[in-house]
Amino acid sequence: MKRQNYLKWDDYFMGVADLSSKRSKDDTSQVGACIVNERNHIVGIGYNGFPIGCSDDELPWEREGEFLDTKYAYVVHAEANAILNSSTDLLDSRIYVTLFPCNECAKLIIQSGIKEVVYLEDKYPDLDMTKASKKLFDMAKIQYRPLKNYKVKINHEETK
Ligand SMILES: O=c1[nH]c(=O)n([C@H]2C[C@H](O)[C@@H](COP(=O)(O)O)O2)cc1CO
Ligand SMILES: [Zn+2]
Repeated sequence: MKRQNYLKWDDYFMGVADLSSKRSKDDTSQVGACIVNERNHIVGIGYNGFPIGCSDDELPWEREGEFLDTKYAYVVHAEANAILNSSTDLLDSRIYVTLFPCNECAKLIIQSGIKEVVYLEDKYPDLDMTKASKKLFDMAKIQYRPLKNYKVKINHEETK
């Protein structure tokens, strides 16, 4: 008999995004992204981190203070890393992200040809960046939907 409780595609790919987020050194928001093509092949993975060659020991992970003393000046977003790490055309692919994309990532998502965004958490719905993302997605006819009942949850900190 066919096993009933197998991992569904959405949970599988969000699980990969979730796992990737655990690589993040950001103490506040660990974000993971996984891009999947129409054949359900993973074509890009990323998490939020500083650019290659830019040391975590020299750059700040602070949220507040002078712009140059905060992470916002330097961090590459998970979605941007996933897009940049991909080795193929992303036309008609979908992206699984643990956090709703900001407006800068929304621009990259649209321009790369991704057609659907599946997210776990919409942590900052009232911020202008999130409103701008939704406006761009709506205009560009990019579907976005929350993944409900995600149960995989990678708890690596509890298992150490
Ligand atoms: O779309 C996104 N993708 C992404 O990777 N991030 C990252 C950048 C930062 O390292 C962190 C956000 O930090 P904070 O929640 O402290 O503002 O999440 C943030 C967003 C939007 O919030
Ligand atoms: Zn972003």
